[in-house]
Amino acid sequence: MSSSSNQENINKPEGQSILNVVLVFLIKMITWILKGVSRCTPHKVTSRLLSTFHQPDLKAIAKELENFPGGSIDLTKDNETGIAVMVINNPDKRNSLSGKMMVEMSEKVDQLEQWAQGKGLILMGKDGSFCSGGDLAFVKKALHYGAEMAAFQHHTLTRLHNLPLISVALLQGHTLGGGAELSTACDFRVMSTSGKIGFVQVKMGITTGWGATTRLVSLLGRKKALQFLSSAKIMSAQEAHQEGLVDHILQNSLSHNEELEACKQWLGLNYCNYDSNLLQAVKALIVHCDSSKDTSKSLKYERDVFAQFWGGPAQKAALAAKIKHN
Ligand SMILES: CC[C@@H](C(=O)O)C(=O)SCCNC(=O)CCNC(=O)[C@H](O)C(C)(C)COP(=O)(O)OP(=O)(O)OC[C@H]1O[C@@H](n2cnc3c(N)ncnc32)[C@H](O)[C@@H]1OP(=O)(O)O
Repeated sequence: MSSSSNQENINKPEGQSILNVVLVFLIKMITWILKGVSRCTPHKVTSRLLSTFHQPDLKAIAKELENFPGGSIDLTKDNETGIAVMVINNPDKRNSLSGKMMVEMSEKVDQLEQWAQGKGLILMGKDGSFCSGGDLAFVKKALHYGAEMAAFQHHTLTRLHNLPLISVALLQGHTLGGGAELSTACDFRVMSTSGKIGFVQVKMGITTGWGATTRLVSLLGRKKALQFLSSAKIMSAQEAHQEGLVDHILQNSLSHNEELEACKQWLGLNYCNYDSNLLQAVKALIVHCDSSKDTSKSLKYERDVFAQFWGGPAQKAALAAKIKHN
Protein backbone atom coordinates (compact mmCIF):
# COMPACT_ATOMS: atom_id res chain seq x y z
CA MET A 1 0.00 0.00 0.00
CA SER A 2 1.32 3.42 -0.90
CA SER A 3 1.86 6.01 1.80
CA SER A 4 -0.67 8.38 0.13
CA SER A 5 -3.58 5.89 0.44
CA ASN A 6 -2.63 5.37 4.12
CA GLN A 7 -2.94 9.13 4.53
CA GLU A 8 -6.46 9.12 3.04
CA ASN A 9 -7.64 6.38 5.45
CA ILE A 10 -6.34 8.23 8.44
CA ASN A 11 -7.67 11.72 7.36
CA LYS A 12 -11.25 10.73 6.44
CA PRO A 13 -12.65 10.27 9.98
CA GLU A 14 -10.81 13.38 11.18
CA GLY A 15 -12.36 15.51 8.36
CA GLN A 16 -15.83 14.19 9.23
CA SER A 17 -15.48 14.99 12.90
CA ILE A 18 -14.35 18.55 12.12
CA LEU A 19 -17.44 18.94 9.91
CA ASN A 20 -19.62 17.64 12.77
CA VAL A 21 -18.10 20.13 15.21
CA VAL A 22 -18.67 22.99 12.75
CA LEU A 23 -22.29 21.91 12.19
CA VAL A 24 -23.02 21.69 15.94
CA PHE A 25 -21.41 25.11 16.43
CA LEU A 26 -23.54 26.62 13.65
CA ILE A 27 -26.77 25.13 15.04
CA LYS A 28 -25.92 26.49 18.51
CA MET A 29 -25.21 29.94 17.06
CA ILE A 30 -28.51 30.06 15.16
CA THR A 31 -30.47 28.93 18.25
CA TRP A 32 -28.70 31.56 20.36
CA ILE A 33 -29.46 34.34 17.83
CA LEU A 34 -33.13 33.32 17.52
CA LYS A 35 -33.51 33.27 21.33
CA GLY A 36 -31.95 36.75 21.49
CA VAL A 37 -34.33 38.12 18.86
CA SER A 38 -37.41 36.77 20.63
CA ARG A 39 -36.15 38.23 23.95
CA CYS A 40 -35.85 41.68 22.31
CA THR A 41 -39.31 41.68 20.74
CA PRO A 42 -41.70 43.57 23.05
CA HIS A 43 -44.78 41.83 21.70
CA LYS A 44 -45.69 39.90 18.60
CA VAL A 45 -46.26 41.68 15.31
CA THR A 46 -49.18 39.99 13.63
CA SER A 47 -48.83 38.56 10.14
CA ARG A 48 -51.56 40.98 9.00
CA LEU A 49 -49.36 43.94 9.94
CA LEU A 50 -46.27 42.42 8.38
CA SER A 51 -48.05 41.84 5.09
CA THR A 52 -49.21 45.46 5.15
CA PHE A 53 -45.60 46.58 5.48
CA HIS A 54 -44.53 44.70 2.40
CA GLN A 55 -47.19 46.03 0.05
CA PRO A 56 -49.20 48.81 1.62
CA ASP A 57 -52.40 49.46 -0.33
CA LEU A 58 -52.29 53.25 0.02
CA LYS A 59 -55.72 53.82 -1.57
CA ALA A 60 -57.38 51.42 0.86
CA ILE A 61 -55.54 53.02 3.80
CA ALA A 62 -56.62 56.51 2.65
CA LYS A 63 -60.24 55.33 2.54
CA GLU A 64 -59.94 54.05 6.11
CA LEU A 65 -58.13 57.18 7.38
CA GLU A 66 -60.90 59.39 5.96
CA ASN A 67 -63.23 57.88 8.56
CA PHE A 68 -61.38 59.88 11.24
CA PRO A 69 -62.58 63.48 10.66
CA GLY A 70 -61.51 66.89 11.96
CA GLY A 71 -59.48 69.82 10.66
CA SER A 72 -58.10 70.36 7.18
CA ILE A 73 -54.90 70.96 5.24
CA ASP A 74 -55.07 74.20 3.24
CA LEU A 75 -52.76 75.13 0.39
CA THR A 76 -52.21 78.46 -1.36
CA LYS A 77 -49.75 78.82 -4.23
CA ASP A 78 -48.41 82.22 -5.28
CA ASN A 79 -47.25 82.01 -8.89
CA GLU A 80 -45.60 85.43 -8.68
CA THR A 81 -43.24 84.70 -5.79
CA GLY A 82 -43.19 80.94 -6.43
CA ILE A 83 -43.81 80.36 -2.70
CA ALA A 84 -46.67 78.14 -1.50
CA VAL A 85 -48.04 78.00 2.04
CA MET A 86 -49.47 74.76 3.42
CA VAL A 87 -51.47 75.26 6.63
CA ILE A 88 -52.18 72.54 9.17
CA ASN A 89 -55.62 73.70 10.22
CA ASN A 90 -56.99 72.19 13.43
CA PRO A 91 -56.37 74.97 15.96
CA ASP A 92 -58.83 73.74 18.62
CA LYS A 93 -56.59 70.68 19.00
CA ARG A 94 -53.29 72.54 18.58
CA ASN A 95 -53.17 71.49 14.92
CA SER A 96 -52.86 67.79 15.67
CA LEU A 97 -53.48 65.56 12.62
CA SER A 98 -56.69 63.58 12.15
CA GLY A 99 -56.85 60.69 9.65
CA LYS A 100 -58.66 62.96 7.16
CA MET A 101 -55.88 65.56 7.43
CA MET A 102 -53.27 62.90 6.63
CA VAL A 103 -55.14 62.12 3.42
CA GLU A 104 -55.49 65.82 2.57
CA MET A 105 -51.78 66.40 3.14
CA SER A 106 -51.00 63.63 0.66
CA GLU A 107 -53.35 65.24 -1.89
CA LYS A 108 -51.70 68.65 -1.42
CA VAL A 109 -48.28 67.07 -1.96
CA ASP A 110 -49.67 65.61 -5.26
CA GLN A 111 -50.53 69.18 -6.31
CA LEU A 112 -47.13 70.56 -5.33
CA GLU A 113 -45.35 67.84 -7.30
CA GLN A 114 -47.04 69.26 -10.41
CA TRP A 115 -46.42 72.98 -9.70
CA ALA A 116 -44.21 74.21 -12.54
CA GLN A 117 -43.77 77.80 -11.25
CA GLY A 118 -42.95 76.70 -7.70
CA LYS A 119 -39.72 77.56 -5.90
CA GLY A 120 -40.48 77.31 -2.21
CA LEU A 121 -42.92 75.92 0.35
CA ILE A 122 -43.74 77.02 3.89
CA LEU A 123 -45.42 74.43 6.12
CA MET A 124 -47.09 75.98 9.16
CA GLY A 125 -49.93 75.56 11.64
CA LYS A 126 -53.03 77.72 12.07
CA ASP A 127 -53.16 80.41 14.76
CA GLY A 128 -49.65 80.29 16.16
CA SER A 129 -49.08 76.61 16.90
CA PHE A 130 -47.24 74.28 14.48
CA CYS A 131 -48.56 70.78 15.29
CA SER A 132 -48.97 68.70 18.45
CA GLY A 133 -48.67 65.34 16.64
CA GLY A 134 -51.42 62.87 15.97
CA ASP A 135 -54.94 63.83 17.09
CA LEU A 136 -55.22 61.82 20.31
CA ALA A 137 -58.90 61.11 19.63
CA PHE A 138 -57.82 59.49 16.34
CA VAL A 139 -54.85 57.76 18.02
CA LYS A 140 -57.11 56.11 20.63
CA LYS A 141 -59.43 54.75 17.93
CA ALA A 142 -56.59 53.66 15.63
CA LEU A 143 -54.55 51.55 18.06
CA HIS A 144 -55.09 48.57 15.73
CA TYR A 145 -54.04 50.58 12.69
CA GLY A 146 -50.52 51.86 13.42
CA ALA A 147 -48.69 49.96 10.69
CA GLU A 148 -51.05 51.19 8.01
CA MET A 149 -50.99 54.80 9.25
CA ALA A 150 -47.18 54.76 9.40
CA ALA A 151 -46.94 53.35 5.86
CA PHE A 152 -49.24 56.10 4.60
CA GLN A 153 -47.38 58.88 6.44
CA HIS A 154 -43.98 57.57 5.29
CA HIS A 155 -45.15 57.72 1.69
CA THR A 156 -46.53 61.28 2.00
CA LEU A 157 -43.62 62.71 3.99
CA THR A 158 -40.94 61.14 1.78
CA ARG A 159 -42.64 62.82 -1.18
CA LEU A 160 -42.87 66.12 0.73
CA HIS A 161 -39.17 65.86 1.61
CA ASN A 162 -38.27 65.20 -2.03
CA LEU A 163 -40.46 67.90 -3.61
CA PRO A 164 -38.58 70.02 -6.17
CA LEU A 165 -39.28 72.99 -3.87
CA ILE A 166 -37.15 74.45 -1.10
CA SER A 167 -39.24 73.82 1.99
CA VAL A 168 -39.33 75.48 5.39
CA ALA A 169 -41.31 74.48 8.48
CA LEU A 170 -42.41 77.62 10.31
CA LEU A 171 -42.42 76.49 13.93
CA GLN A 172 -44.68 78.68 16.06
CA GLY A 173 -45.90 77.58 19.50
CA HIS A 174 -45.69 73.82 20.09
CA THR A 175 -44.08 71.29 17.73
CA LEU A 176 -44.54 67.93 19.43
CA GLY A 177 -44.37 64.20 18.63
CA GLY A 178 -45.62 63.71 15.09
CA GLY A 179 -45.39 67.52 14.66
CA ALA A 180 -41.63 67.36 15.26
CA GLU A 181 -41.54 64.48 12.77
CA LEU A 182 -43.32 66.63 10.15
CA SER A 183 -40.79 69.42 10.64
CA THR A 184 -37.95 67.09 9.66
CA ALA A 185 -39.60 66.47 6.28
CA CYS A 186 -38.78 70.08 5.33
CA ASP A 187 -35.37 71.33 4.16
CA PHE A 188 -35.20 74.06 6.82
CA ARG A 189 -36.81 74.97 10.13
CA VAL A 190 -37.51 78.58 11.16
CA MET A 191 -38.81 79.11 14.70
CA SER A 192 -40.46 81.87 16.75
CA THR A 193 -38.53 82.93 19.84
CA SER A 194 -41.15 81.39 22.11
CA GLY A 195 -41.44 78.13 20.12
CA LYS A 196 -40.91 74.70 21.68
CA ILE A 197 -40.02 71.44 19.96
CA GLY A 198 -39.83 67.90 21.31
CA PHE A 199 -39.73 64.36 19.99
CA VAL A 200 -41.90 63.16 22.88
CA GLN A 201 -42.68 59.72 21.42
CA VAL A 202 -40.94 57.64 24.13
CA LYS A 203 -42.92 59.54 26.75
CA MET A 204 -46.03 58.41 24.84
CA GLY A 205 -44.87 54.75 24.91
CA ILE A 206 -44.00 54.61 21.21
CA THR A 207 -41.15 55.20 18.75
CA THR A 208 -41.38 57.50 15.72
CA GLY A 209 -44.20 56.63 13.34
CA TRP A 210 -43.79 59.24 10.64
CA GLY A 211 -40.17 58.67 9.56
CA ALA A 212 -38.30 61.14 11.78
CA THR A 213 -35.64 58.71 12.99
CA THR A 214 -34.49 58.01 9.44
CA ARG A 215 -34.51 61.71 8.55
CA LEU A 216 -32.90 62.92 11.82
CA VAL A 217 -29.95 60.54 11.49
CA SER A 218 -29.39 61.78 7.95
CA LEU A 219 -29.86 65.44 8.97
CA LEU A 220 -27.86 65.66 12.19
CA GLY A 221 -26.13 62.33 12.67
CA ARG A 222 -26.59 59.42 15.06
CA LYS A 223 -25.60 61.16 18.29
CA LYS A 224 -28.03 64.09 18.07
CA ALA A 225 -30.85 61.84 16.83
CA LEU A 226 -30.26 59.53 19.80
CA GLN A 227 -30.21 62.45 22.23
CA PHE A 228 -33.50 63.93 20.96
CA LEU A 229 -35.36 60.63 20.63
CA SER A 230 -34.24 58.91 23.84
CA SER A 231 -34.68 61.93 26.12
CA ALA A 232 -38.02 63.26 24.77
CA LYS A 233 -36.57 66.62 25.78
CA ILE A 234 -38.59 69.69 24.86
CA MET A 235 -36.23 72.32 23.47
CA SER A 236 -36.56 76.08 23.37
CA ALA A 237 -35.85 77.90 20.09
CA GLN A 238 -32.36 78.78 21.35
CA GLU A 239 -31.57 75.17 22.31
CA ALA A 240 -32.91 73.75 19.05
CA HIS A 241 -30.90 76.35 17.12
CA GLN A 242 -27.73 75.47 19.03
CA GLU A 243 -28.29 71.78 18.27
CA GLY A 244 -28.57 72.57 14.55
CA LEU A 245 -32.19 71.41 14.34
CA VAL A 246 -33.49 74.95 13.77
CA ASP A 247 -31.87 77.11 11.11
CA HIS A 248 -33.19 80.55 12.00
CA ILE A 249 -34.94 82.17 14.96
CA LEU A 250 -37.40 84.95 14.14
CA GLN A 251 -37.21 88.37 15.70
CA ASN A 252 -39.07 88.76 19.00
CA SER A 253 -42.49 90.47 19.38
CA LEU A 254 -43.94 89.80 15.95
CA SER A 255 -47.59 88.84 15.43
CA HIS A 256 -48.34 85.41 13.90
CA ASN A 257 -48.91 87.00 10.48
CA GLU A 258 -45.75 89.08 10.72
CA GLU A 259 -43.87 85.89 11.51
CA LEU A 260 -45.22 84.32 8.32
CA GLU A 261 -44.12 87.38 6.32
CA ALA A 262 -40.68 87.26 7.97
CA CYS A 263 -40.40 83.56 7.13
CA LYS A 264 -41.38 84.24 3.49
CA GLN A 265 -38.68 86.91 3.34
CA TRP A 266 -36.06 84.60 4.86
CA LEU A 267 -36.89 81.88 2.33
CA GLY A 268 -37.35 84.27 -0.61
CA LEU A 269 -34.24 86.38 -0.09
CA ASN A 270 -31.93 83.49 0.75
CA TYR A 271 -33.08 80.69 -1.52
CA CYS A 272 -35.74 81.72 -4.06
CA ASN A 273 -33.97 84.45 -6.02
CA TYR A 274 -33.43 82.57 -9.26
CA ASP A 275 -35.48 80.99 -12.03
CA SER A 276 -37.88 78.24 -10.92
CA ASN A 277 -36.52 75.75 -13.50
CA LEU A 278 -33.01 76.21 -12.14
CA LEU A 279 -34.05 76.01 -8.51
CA GLN A 280 -36.17 72.91 -9.13
CA ALA A 281 -33.17 71.33 -10.86
CA VAL A 282 -30.92 72.20 -7.91
CA LYS A 283 -33.34 70.59 -5.43
CA ALA A 284 -33.78 67.51 -7.65
CA LEU A 285 -30.00 67.19 -7.86
CA ILE A 286 -29.65 67.40 -4.08
CA VAL A 287 -32.30 64.72 -3.62
CA HIS A 288 -30.62 62.53 -6.23
CA CYS A 289 -27.09 62.96 -4.89
CA ASP A 290 -27.99 62.52 -1.22
CA SER A 291 -26.27 59.27 -0.32
CA SER A 292 -29.04 58.44 2.10
CA LYS A 293 -31.72 59.03 -0.56
CA ASP A 294 -32.83 55.43 -0.78
CA THR A 295 -34.33 55.40 2.68
CA SER A 296 -36.90 52.72 1.95
CA LYS A 297 -35.14 49.98 3.97
CA SER A 298 -34.57 52.23 6.93
CA LEU A 299 -38.18 53.50 6.85
CA LYS A 300 -39.47 49.96 6.67
CA TYR A 301 -37.44 49.03 9.75
CA GLU A 302 -38.74 52.19 11.47
CA ARG A 303 -42.33 51.07 10.71
CA ASP A 304 -41.63 47.54 11.98
CA VAL A 305 -40.34 48.85 15.30
CA PHE A 306 -43.15 51.42 15.60
CA ALA A 307 -45.79 48.73 15.03
CA GLN A 308 -44.37 46.66 17.87
CA PHE A 309 -45.06 49.43 20.37
CA TRP A 310 -48.19 51.05 18.87
CA GLY A 311 -51.23 49.84 20.80
CA GLY A 312 -48.97 48.24 23.41
CA PRO A 313 -49.20 48.60 27.21
CA ALA A 314 -46.79 51.57 27.45
CA GLN A 315 -48.76 53.60 24.92
CA LYS A 316 -52.09 52.72 26.55
CA ALA A 317 -50.72 53.82 29.94
CA ALA A 318 -49.41 57.11 28.47
CA LEU A 319 -52.75 57.86 26.81
CA ALA A 320 -54.61 57.12 30.04
CA ALA A 321 -52.28 59.50 31.91
CA LYS A 322 -53.36 62.41 29.62
CA ILE A 323 -49.82 63.81 29.52
CA LYS A 324 -49.35 67.52 28.68
CA HIS A 325 -45.96 68.41 27.27
CA ASN A 326 -45.79 72.12 28.09
C1 LIG B 1 -49.53 59.59 15.95
C2 LIG B 1 -48.27 60.28 15.94
C3 LIG B 1 -47.54 60.22 17.25
C4 LIG B 1 -46.09 60.20 16.85
O1 LIG B 1 -45.72 59.34 16.03
O2 LIG B 1 -45.34 60.98 17.33
C5 LIG B 1 -47.92 61.41 18.09
O3 LIG B 1 -47.80 62.51 17.70
S1 LIG B 1 -48.59 61.14 19.64
C6 LIG B 1 -49.20 62.76 20.11
C7 LIG B 1 -48.21 63.52 20.90
N1 LIG B 1 -48.81 64.78 21.34
C8 LIG B 1 -49.37 64.95 22.55
O4 LIG B 1 -49.39 64.05 23.35
C9 LIG B 1 -49.94 66.34 22.84
C10 LIG B 1 -50.61 66.44 24.20
N2 LIG B 1 -51.00 67.81 24.47
C11 LIG B 1 -50.22 68.72 25.06
O5 LIG B 1 -49.11 68.42 25.45
C12 LIG B 1 -50.75 70.12 25.21
O6 LIG B 1 -52.13 70.14 24.89
C13 LIG B 1 -50.02 71.15 24.30
C14 LIG B 1 -49.96 70.68 22.85
C15 LIG B 1 -48.60 71.38 24.86
C16 LIG B 1 -50.78 72.51 24.30
O7 LIG B 1 -50.86 73.00 25.61
P1 LIG B 1 -51.71 74.35 25.91
O8 LIG B 1 -51.27 75.41 25.03
O9 LIG B 1 -51.63 74.58 27.39
O10 LIG B 1 -53.22 74.02 25.49
P2 LIG B 1 -54.17 72.84 25.99
O11 LIG B 1 -53.41 71.75 26.63
O12 LIG B 1 -55.29 73.44 26.78
O13 LIG B 1 -54.70 72.32 24.57
C17 LIG B 1 -55.73 72.98 23.88
C18 LIG B 1 -56.66 71.91 23.36
O14 LIG B 1 -55.97 71.17 22.38
C19 LIG B 1 -56.11 69.78 22.68
N3 LIG B 1 -54.94 69.06 22.13
C20 LIG B 1 -53.65 69.41 22.16
N4 LIG B 1 -52.91 68.50 21.53
C21 LIG B 1 -53.74 67.53 21.10
C22 LIG B 1 -53.56 66.32 20.38
N5 LIG B 1 -52.35 65.88 19.99
N6 LIG B 1 -54.64 65.60 20.09
C23 LIG B 1 -55.88 65.99 20.46
N7 LIG B 1 -56.13 67.14 21.17
C24 LIG B 1 -55.06 67.89 21.46
C25 LIG B 1 -56.14 69.77 24.20
O15 LIG B 1 -56.66 68.54 24.66
C26 LIG B 1 -57.06 70.93 24.46
O16 LIG B 1 -58.40 70.53 24.22
P3 LIG B 1 -59.60 70.98 25.21
O17 LIG B 1 -59.19 70.51 26.56
O18 LIG B 1 -60.81 70.33 24.66
O19 LIG B 1 -59.63 72.49 25.11
